[in-house]
Amino acid sequence: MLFADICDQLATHGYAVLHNVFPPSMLQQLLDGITELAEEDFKAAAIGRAQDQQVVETIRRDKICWLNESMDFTLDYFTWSEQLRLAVNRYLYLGLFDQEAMLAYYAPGAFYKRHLDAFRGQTNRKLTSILYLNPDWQPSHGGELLMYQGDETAPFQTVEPRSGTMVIFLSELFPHEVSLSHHHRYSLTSWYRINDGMPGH
Ligand SMILES: O=C(O)CCC(=O)C(=O)O
Ligand SMILES: [Fe+2]
Repeated sequence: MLFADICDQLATHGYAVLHNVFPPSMLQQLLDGITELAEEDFKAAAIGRAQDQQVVETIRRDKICWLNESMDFTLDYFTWSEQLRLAVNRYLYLGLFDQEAMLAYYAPGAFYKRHLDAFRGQTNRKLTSILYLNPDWQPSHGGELLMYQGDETAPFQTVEPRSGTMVIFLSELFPHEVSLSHHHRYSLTSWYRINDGMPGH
């Protein structure tokens, strides 16, 4: 799919669910990289911002590892996501100036309760993308991403975390959750940020 098509979907719906936009070689590179990471590269994910951060196991149980371009296996991913950032800026004028990228590992029994990635006016996260990296995913593994509109209790989208599926959405618009995962589950999330000029973000 072309970046212009992705931008069209974002402009119309505020989100896009993409299948198989990445070459298998790129997914393999990421999977190989993940297997190289050691357990101590991951830390328990926290909620809240800056000094208010805390680990709350009733809300989220994933473990995370921040990614950067000095990790060789991320190169193609960062090349692709940089193209996405530039396309979104060109077509949607979002003014995204960089991204932060994080690998999340959900062990069997892990989940992440309903939340927003960004609260209007309180953060510089504008766009979220999540790429799934689970080649042997089966429906019985659970761990779906459930996406909601506003306060609605029923999800309008249920996304299976299969390798190569990517979800992109405007961070302030869609509450979402990760349902209980019964299997090892990996996702690579990028948050694309605007420069709001406020320190400490
Ligand atoms: O892994 C996923 O499907 C989503 C994770 C998530 O919502 C987050 O880390 O903010
Ligand atoms: Fe999230």
